[in-house]
Amino acid sequence: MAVFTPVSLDDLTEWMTQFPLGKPLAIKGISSGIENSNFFLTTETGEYVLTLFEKLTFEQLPFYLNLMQHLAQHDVLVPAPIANQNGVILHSLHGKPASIVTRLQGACQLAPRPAHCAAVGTMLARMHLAARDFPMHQPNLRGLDWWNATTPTVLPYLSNERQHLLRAEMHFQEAFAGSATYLRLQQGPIHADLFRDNVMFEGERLTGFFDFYFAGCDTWLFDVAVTVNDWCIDLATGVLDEARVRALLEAYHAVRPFTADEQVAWQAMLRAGALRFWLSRLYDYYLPRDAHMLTPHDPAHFERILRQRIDGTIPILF
Ligand SMILES: Nc1ncnc2c1ncn2[C@@H]1O[C@H](COP(=O)(O)OP(=O)(O)O)[C@@H](O)[C@H]1O
Ligand SMILES: N[C@@H](CCOP(=O)(O)O)C(=O)O
Repeated sequence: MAVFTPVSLDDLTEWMTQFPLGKPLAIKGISSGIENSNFFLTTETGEYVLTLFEKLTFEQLPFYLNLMQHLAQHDVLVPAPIANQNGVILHSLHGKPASIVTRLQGACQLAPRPAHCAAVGTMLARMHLAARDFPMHQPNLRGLDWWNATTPTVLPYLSNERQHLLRAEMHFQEAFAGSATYLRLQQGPIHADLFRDNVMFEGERLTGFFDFYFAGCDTWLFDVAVTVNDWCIDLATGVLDEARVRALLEAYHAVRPFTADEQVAWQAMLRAGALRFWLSRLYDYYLPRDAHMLTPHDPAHFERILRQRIDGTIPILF
């Protein structure tokens, strides 16, 4: 996996003249992607990433690319889409939607320490604040409506005990989403999938967030919960690691203070963040759509996390 649509330097010679990037010098396919065809691209002016989108359409992409551009222009560390001479950031190559973005330096940190979590908390809060005046709107397409649509499709594959857990949690989350506390939570564009494999570091210095293709408008606290559920846990058990949780939350709070409503909603939101990925992993496991699902992520990991967030100790938000 996975360059689905090959691109050569020859393909780029004419196409690249629309960009202020100089001549293309080298192109190298990135093997680790699973959705799109990604390439490291070296030109006379620097290092970039070229993406040919294999599933997302010309209609769907402007929200994500414009959000990245908006964030980059507000000094949030994300790949900046490169505009051509007409100011356009979404292009076409080999009949597929395509973009060039700046290359983030470094590598993902899959075994984060508190310092990494603090850097993520700071940048996440800066991202939420910077996106407040982003003018486009798209709901979180993996939010409550999607959970409601997906639950009946996966239920037949589950044991009675898991069916009970899923039904009960959906019931709980429906009530939570209708509560006065929930409706007062601050909302805006969120990343919604800020896992360890979507952030780059050089040492302890965060160099950027990427993979914005689950982004949408939802509560800021949901973004924090999704992030904590991946960055601040013991991977074997799903139990929250106090030092990393504190580092991430305190760093976030120092930039964008949490509210009393968010404190009340915190445990329910950690449950929501776990449910969202339990459901998507169940769906991908039992109803695989394509080749990459031959090695689907393990749904049991998020089932464990969900049970932990229901029954385990939850560190206070601030
Ligand atoms: N802007 C970027 N800067 C540096 N590396 C990137 C950038 N975008 C993607 N990558 C690299 O490409 C890999 C695949 O990207 P990803 O967005 O996960 O692909 P896909 O959407 O196909 O799953 C990432 O793991 C990362 O190593
Ligand atoms: N983070 C999700 C999977 C989302 O896929 P991505 O590779 O695009 O980040 C999970 O772990 O279930």
